Amino acid sequence: MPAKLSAIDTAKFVAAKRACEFVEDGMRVGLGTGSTAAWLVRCLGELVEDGLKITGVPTSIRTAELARDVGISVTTLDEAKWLDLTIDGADEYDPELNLIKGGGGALLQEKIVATASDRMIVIADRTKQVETLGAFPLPVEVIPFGWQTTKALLEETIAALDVMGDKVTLRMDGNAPYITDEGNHILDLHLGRIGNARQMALVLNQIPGVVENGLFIDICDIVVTGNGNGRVQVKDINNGSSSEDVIEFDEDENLFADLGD
Ligand SMILES: O=C[C@H](O)[C@H](O)[C@H](O)COP(=O)(O)O
Repeated sequence: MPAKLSAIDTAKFVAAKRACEFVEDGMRVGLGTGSTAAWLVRCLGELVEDGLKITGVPTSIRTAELARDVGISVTTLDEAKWLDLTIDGADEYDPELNLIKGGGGALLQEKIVATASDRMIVIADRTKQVETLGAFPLPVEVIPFGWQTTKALLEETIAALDVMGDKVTLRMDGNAPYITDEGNHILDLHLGRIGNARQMALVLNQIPGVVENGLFIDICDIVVTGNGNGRVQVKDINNGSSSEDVIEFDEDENLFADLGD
């Protein structure tokens, strides 16, 4: 008998379940990465089992494996070419729905996939909502060659920008540097507060060795925020609308609880 969901998992689950309402038969859907996106993939898997026909474009090896496990037909972005919708988690979102992503190391594929979609929907629990981005360390994907030089250049660059902190750390996986699905490293920028996220996103990508940064500016259209009590808020930045629902779910849906991420 699976354990009852924690409040945080309930929040992620109801956000994912609400976001599934945007998915229609025949859509090509970008599938995000991370613990919240994993709920989405499981929920979509249930709908596929009930007859929904979609093609998923995963943003990581992990998501591709989970999507296949739950019966979603997956393809590559190059095959799909353009997507109707991408649904993904985030590490932070601000009132303009600008994001920090990449806490799980998948920012590069996530940004490419989201940018190749008509709409991007972020699913999140309330802890991801911030007034100003930057408390969550900003991930920057860099190529392994000369990464220490890239780190020094990043330190120099951020010192000249409107931020609170300036520490840059190499993300580790045990005793070795973390390796992304694209074979790169991640440098995490501990900025505290990013005064001008738009400027930062542009400037970081000018540094040789930087492949991409985790700031998603003007990419996200809708945020679905879940709460531990089953309530969800849907905010659409394009039409300024905001609505609230309660997601009813059967305790039996806790069948997902032991899947983890
Ligand atoms: O690289 C990972 C992604 O950007 C995730 O979507 C992000 O880190 C949020 O992950 P989670 O839903 O596990 O908090």
